[in-house]
Formats: sequence, structure tokens, C-alpha cells
Amino acid sequence: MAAISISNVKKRYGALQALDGVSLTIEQGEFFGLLGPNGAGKTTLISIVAGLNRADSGAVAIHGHDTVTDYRNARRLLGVVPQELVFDPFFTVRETLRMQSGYFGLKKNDDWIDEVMHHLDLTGKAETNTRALSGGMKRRVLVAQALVHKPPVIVLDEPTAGVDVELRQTLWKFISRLNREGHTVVLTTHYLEEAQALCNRIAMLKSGKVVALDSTSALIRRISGSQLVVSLEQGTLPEELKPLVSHPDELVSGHKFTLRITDYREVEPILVRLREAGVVIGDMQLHQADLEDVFIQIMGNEK
Ligand SMILES: Nc1ncnc2c1ncn2[C@@H]1O[C@H](COP(=O)(O)OP(=O)(O)OP(=O)(O)O)[C@@H](O)[C@H]1O
Repeated sequence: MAAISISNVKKRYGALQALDGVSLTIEQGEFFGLLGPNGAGKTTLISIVAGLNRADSGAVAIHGHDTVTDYRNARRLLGVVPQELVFDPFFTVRETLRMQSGYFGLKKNDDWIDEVMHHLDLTGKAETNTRALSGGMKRRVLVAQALVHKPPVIVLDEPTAGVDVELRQTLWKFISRLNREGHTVVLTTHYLEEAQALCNRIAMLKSGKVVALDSTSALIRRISGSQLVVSLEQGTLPEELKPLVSHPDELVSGHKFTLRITDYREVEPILVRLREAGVVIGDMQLHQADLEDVFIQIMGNEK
């Protein structure tokens, strides 16, 4: 049975069609990425999956439990880390996590609460009031809150937006461990290198529609080849190399060029040609196509 099945979900805000018939099936045990530019509909979709928002039409089920008609069972299977930092500021971290456990009917949950706090480096803040925490620490509490009932499906909406490298590493280590132990993870992020490193499959959303859905490696293979980036200290780019330039703006500015190549063997003849033309290279880099290139290409093509 699918971890999350989303069937033809539509949502409109006034004149704006925020979700325009989204269908996705996320299997149990996947580490799934939901990517898209600002306003694509990611948070709207996640809030519908979490039962916090109602779709106009279509349906979502978590392990077969409909998020509307069988909300309690669906909610129990789901741990959601929201994008916004919202807390009741009068409680300590431990009290907050105990209350969240109580919400799921878990009374003796302290061992797991301690383990979650340990893995998120929150133990030292257990007795601190949530209002006195820094933004990064608050985000750790949000993650801990989502995990108190050991949900088989974990959904994270931009959990690393604006947080430091240390928290990102701590968080991904813990979430990856939970994924290895069988938890399904769904992630939205604007950090494409993070999605590339973590997600086995990715959906790209634009203007409320799924515009790409494939394994991460298959998406990256769509972009064949690499780029040779050269900065010229002296001289100008020979005419016959101009068709290789990826960004037309570079022909205007005239000193740094991103040249498309399909094979590393093409590098040497390019360098020979530059030398013959009297060019002095100030800086040079080889850039392998990555998820960011795929994202830019797909988002650019899908008007
Ligand atoms: N409650 C609301 N009322 C009206 N419009 C809304 C509401 N919530 C979201 N929208 C609009 O719906 C569209 C989708 O928003 P959503 O927050 O789902 O996008 P997103 O992909 O999560 O974007 P971001 O990357 O910026 O978080 C946006 O144009 C947004 O302005």
C-alpha cells in the first residue's frame, strides 16, 4: 500500500488556481522531494496532506486512510514539520513534547522524547521555555514535535530554511536514519543540492501542476553533458566558440563564458583554440550538470 496517495487534488484561492489536478503516489520507505519555485503550491499540497486544509476536489490517503473521512487514523500515521514557527510560548521544550504525545494518547513516552531530543541536540534545552529559544532551536523543537508519536510518514516543509550548517547536518543524519529504519520521508526545500543528496525520487511542481516526476538520477541524466566556465584575462572569445555559450548575457559582458560540452575530450581543443586566438585565461572550472541545472531547464520550459 502507498504511504501517500494524492489523486487529482485541486485547490483554488479566489481567482488563483493554487493546485490544478495534482496526482502523486509516494511508496513506503521512499525519501521523496517536492520541489518548485515560490508559489508553486508545495505548502498548500502539504497542508492538504496533513488535513490542515481542504481540497476543493480530489482525495489524499495516508496508508489507505482518507485524510478527510478518516482523519484521525490518517493524522496518527503522519508527522508534519510545518514551515512556520508556531508555539505556545509558556511551556518548556519537554512540556511541549509531552503535550504533543498526550495529543496522540501516548502517556509514557519519555524514553522516546529523550532519544529525539538527544538526536536533535536539544537535551541541554529540555527545561528551557520555548519562547527563550533561538530560531534554529525552535525549528529543532518543531521537528521533535512531529516525531513524538514515531509516525511512519514524516513530512518536512522547508525544515532547513535559514538554519545553520550544524543543524542541517544533525537533522539530516537523524531523518536519514529514520528513513533507513523504514519511515517514509517527504521533503520540500529550496536547497537543490540537499534534495539531490537525500531524495531517491523527486516531483517538481509549477503553478499547481506536476511538471516532472522521476528518480533523482533519471532527472539529472536528462541534462547531458557538462559546462566549461572560462574567465578571460586578455583577448576575446573566437567567433566559432560563441555557439557553445549557454547564457546569451555573457556575450554582452564579454569576459566570463559558460561553454556547453558533452564530453571532457572537447576541453582540450577549446583551450587550443583560445590560445591560438591570443586569449589569456584568468580562471577556469569544469561543472558537472546537477539538479539545479535540471530545475532551471524544466521551470524555464514549462511556461
Ligand atoms: N490562504 C491563502 N489565501 C490566498 N492565497 C493563498 C493562500 N495560501 C496560499 N496562497 C497562494 O497560493 C499559491 C501557492 O502557495 P504555496 O504557499 O502553496 O506555495 P509554495 O510552493 O509553498 O511556495 P514557497 O516556496 O514560497 O513556500 C501562492 O500564489 C500563494 O500566494
